Amino acid sequence: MKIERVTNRVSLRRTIESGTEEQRSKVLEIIADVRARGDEALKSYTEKFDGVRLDSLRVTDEEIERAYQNVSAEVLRIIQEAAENIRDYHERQKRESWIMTKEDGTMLGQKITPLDAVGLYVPGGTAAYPSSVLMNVIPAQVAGVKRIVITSPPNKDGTLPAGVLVAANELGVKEIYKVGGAQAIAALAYGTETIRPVDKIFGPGNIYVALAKREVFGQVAIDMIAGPSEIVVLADETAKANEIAADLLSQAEHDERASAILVTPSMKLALAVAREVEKQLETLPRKAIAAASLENYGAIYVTETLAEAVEVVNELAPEHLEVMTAEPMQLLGQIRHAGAIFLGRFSSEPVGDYFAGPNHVLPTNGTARFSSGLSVDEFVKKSSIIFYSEPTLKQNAEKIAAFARLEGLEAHARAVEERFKK
Ligand SMILES: NC(=O)c1ccc[n+]([C@@H]2O[C@H](COP(=O)([O-])OP(=O)(O)OC[C@H]3O[C@@H](n4cnc5c(N)ncnc54)[C@H](O)[C@@H]3O)[C@@H](O)[C@H]2O)c1
Ligand SMILES: N[C@H](CO)Cc1c[nH]c[nH+]1
Ligand SMILES: [Zn+2]
Repeated sequence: MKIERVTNRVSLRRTIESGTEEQRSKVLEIIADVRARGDEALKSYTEKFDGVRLDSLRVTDEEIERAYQNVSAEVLRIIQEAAENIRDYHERQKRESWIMTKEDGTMLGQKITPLDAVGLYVPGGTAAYPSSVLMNVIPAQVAGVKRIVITSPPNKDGTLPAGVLVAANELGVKEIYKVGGAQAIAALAYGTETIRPVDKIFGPGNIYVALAKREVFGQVAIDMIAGPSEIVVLADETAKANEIAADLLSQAEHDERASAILVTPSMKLALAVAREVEKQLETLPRKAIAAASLENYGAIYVTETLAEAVEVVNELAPEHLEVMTAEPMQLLGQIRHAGAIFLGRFSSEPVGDYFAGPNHVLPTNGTARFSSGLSVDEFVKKSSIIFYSEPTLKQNAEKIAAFARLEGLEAHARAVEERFKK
């Protein structure tokens, strides 16, 4: 890994992929075709891109039963325990509707209503994560969403990954379709004969999925356009090089575009981590991906002081931050921008990816400066509640009418005055 001395601020911000002209027009064409031909278009794109002709798009009970045969009892228990932790954590985020009454009888409040229907896109390939099924479905259920739909591209034999089906079934999600890419997003947004439309689409995917999500935004809501994984480790000389190296590699193995960075005031630690990374990389099954990620987006930044290292971290605003210093808790107050903060050497990043409870769908590309990880809030909407009594409206009618006339909106003013005409 490259070691750089930094005295000034560093920026990890990357531009969000906008795709080529050809990819954009292809996505528009696919969306239009799905709107025109419905299921038939879904089946023909699945044949073209995923290499399988399906008679039926919906996953059957038999397919789910078969999936259980490919997941050991031990792994099943682990999925169940992780799900419990995730549910516990998200239950605390749940907001209740509220109403307050003023002395004059005015009632004001907020009514929290879950979305009626949401769609979760689960990407195909090696990036089909059962953990992401838990991280998206559980907050939706805690929010009270009634209809949760999953779509994912099928393998060449027409199946979906066993782990994904088992995770979904454990949570009681039964509406699962074998459709991927832009066609899946179009189906979720506009509906087909088989797939009824949803109100909001969640989940990551490749450039076709990302472009399609951007295109259907407005017809439905979307969560975010998630970028590749990122980890920043903030460490002092007390940290262990082998543990830091292992944690950096845990995110580098996700994607060639993933980013893993160490920020430290200790040159000794920097050199030791660089050596450890090379050593541990050798035996990783996904060595090629991790090596490319480290080559293009990995770095070790050495600062003069720990305080300066904290400033660099805030500038990077990473998706995941690990604090491996003598007193990690004491730095918490100074960390302003990070999607998730892992404190101390026993809070390795994968603890959060799979098990602890907080959501692993987090802001990337420096967007932790202004946004947060996925939460129950993303699955509800809030309606304001207003009740005025006759005396209260009478007392304020003139003020409201005057404000309306300031904006040149006479009908607004008269609407209020109409009630008190003699
Ligand atoms: N940020 C996260 O948390 C996270 C998690 C998991 C995966 N991911 C990302 O998801 C992506 C997974 O990509 P993937 O491709 O393996 O699966 P995918 O499910 O995103 O895309 C597969 C679909 O892409 C469509 N497609 C492929 N080639 C096409 C073409 N030439 N024209 C039109 N459509 C085409 C097909 O319909 C296919 O079904 C990766 O980019 C990965 O980084 C991100
Ligand atoms: N680290 C990923 C989000 O950046 C989430 C994940 C899923 N499985 C393993 N990791
Ligand atoms: Zn991960």
